[in-house]
Amino acid sequence: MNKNWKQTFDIAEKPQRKILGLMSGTSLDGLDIALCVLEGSGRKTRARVSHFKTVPYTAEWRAAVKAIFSKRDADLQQVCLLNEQTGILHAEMILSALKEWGLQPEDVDLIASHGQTIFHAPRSLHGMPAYPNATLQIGDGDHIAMRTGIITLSDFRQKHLAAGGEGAPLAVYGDYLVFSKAGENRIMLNIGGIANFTFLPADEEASRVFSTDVGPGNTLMDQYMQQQFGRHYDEDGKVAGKGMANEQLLAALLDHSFFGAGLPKTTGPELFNLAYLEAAQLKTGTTGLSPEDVMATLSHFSARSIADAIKATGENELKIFMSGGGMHNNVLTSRLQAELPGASFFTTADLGIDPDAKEALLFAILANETMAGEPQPFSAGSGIPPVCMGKVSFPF
Ligand SMILES: Nc1ncnc2c1ncn2[C@@H]1O[C@H](COP(=O)(O)OP(=O)(O)OP(=O)(O)O)[C@@H](O)[C@H]1O
Ligand SMILES: CC(=O)N[C@H]1[C@@H]2OC[C@@H](O2)[C@@H](O)[C@@H]1O[C@H](C)C(=O)O
Repeated sequence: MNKNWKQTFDIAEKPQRKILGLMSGTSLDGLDIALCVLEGSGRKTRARVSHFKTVPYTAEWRAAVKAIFSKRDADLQQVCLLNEQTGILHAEMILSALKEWGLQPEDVDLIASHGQTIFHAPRSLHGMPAYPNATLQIGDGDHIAMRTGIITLSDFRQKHLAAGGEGAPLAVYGDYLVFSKAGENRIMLNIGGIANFTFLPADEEASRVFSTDVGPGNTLMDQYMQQQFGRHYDEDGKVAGKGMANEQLLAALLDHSFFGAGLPKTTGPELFNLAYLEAAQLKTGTTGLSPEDVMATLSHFSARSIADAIKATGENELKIFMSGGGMHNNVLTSRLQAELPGASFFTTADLGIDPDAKEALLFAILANETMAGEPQPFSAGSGIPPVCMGKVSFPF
């Protein structure tokens, strides 16, 4: 047997695996690296994050990715170059994180790499019935495996598409295995560039579980902050906090077929971008609003769209566990709490998982399932195909 397969087989049989989960999200802020310790698989999975850091991207890399990110007329050569360069960059970031933690590549069993989404095109967004749901992540896993010497699983979303899904959200697979609790209706709410949540019913019935994107988390606020203030994001919601939400603009922002469509659904900055905001401002004659008022309106927009989707679960007694960068924005979270007076709010830290590490942990869980688990029995119409995901890259 080839040595790579033997090693893979041995890792699959281990009672405990150390998996380095990597997530680079739509905010393009940095690479989240979480060293996760996983025991068991399926509903018997026990997961903890032993080391975590976000390695910030350089302004140059961010600018290069932004030039192609969610753009229909992107330069194909740049896409091709960045696919390789991002893989190399992620490998280097991993090696320096391991060094900082006093660890060697041999201390890690596997890498689980999400890569960088550069375009997300479910049918609901591209609108062409002859084409399938599609999504594209760059940062090739072979570079990561060869440079680190660690077996790498990557490109998780393609299997989900192949099985009829939209390629996202994948959070449901990890949330159900690790955070479901009998007797509690839980919402696992991640407020990243795009906001999404998983509903975990109190009866833990897999057929009732679902996961969905709900609209912009931070992406519109971030894009507007970058355009108006040259800052990556509105730290602690300070700018939005100084403004007043405009009801006409808010109503126009909420007036899109995406919000009326049934759950589950996915989206991205391909829809929620500055052109979307400008169209709503033109429609309502609000182009003269102060940047602070626009930010306050965008903050309400994110809160309202998240709250409306959560209300659509029809459950009253909900425990909401937040994660993602948006949970640090007090203006946004206060608004959300005002929109959902019946719910109680927590973060995944209350469940022992650093909220900033949660998505990186998800990919470690997905890799763990591919190595040692079996597909879960989600219901046929839930948009959650019963699949194991990820492609394998060997170090030699
Ligand atoms: N202190 C803070 N105050 C306000 N906003 C913050 C703060 N810290 C982080 N954020 C927001 O969180 C964003 C990053 O969130 P996160 O890393 O969860 O997104 P992501 O993983 O890139 O997105 P996605 O989950 O959609 O792929 C920042 O761009 C910013 O908008
Ligand atoms: C295509 C893509 O990268 N989607 C991301 C994005 O960021 C948040 C939201 O949109 C979610 O659908 C997904 O990521 C998480 C990790 C998921 O698949 O669950």
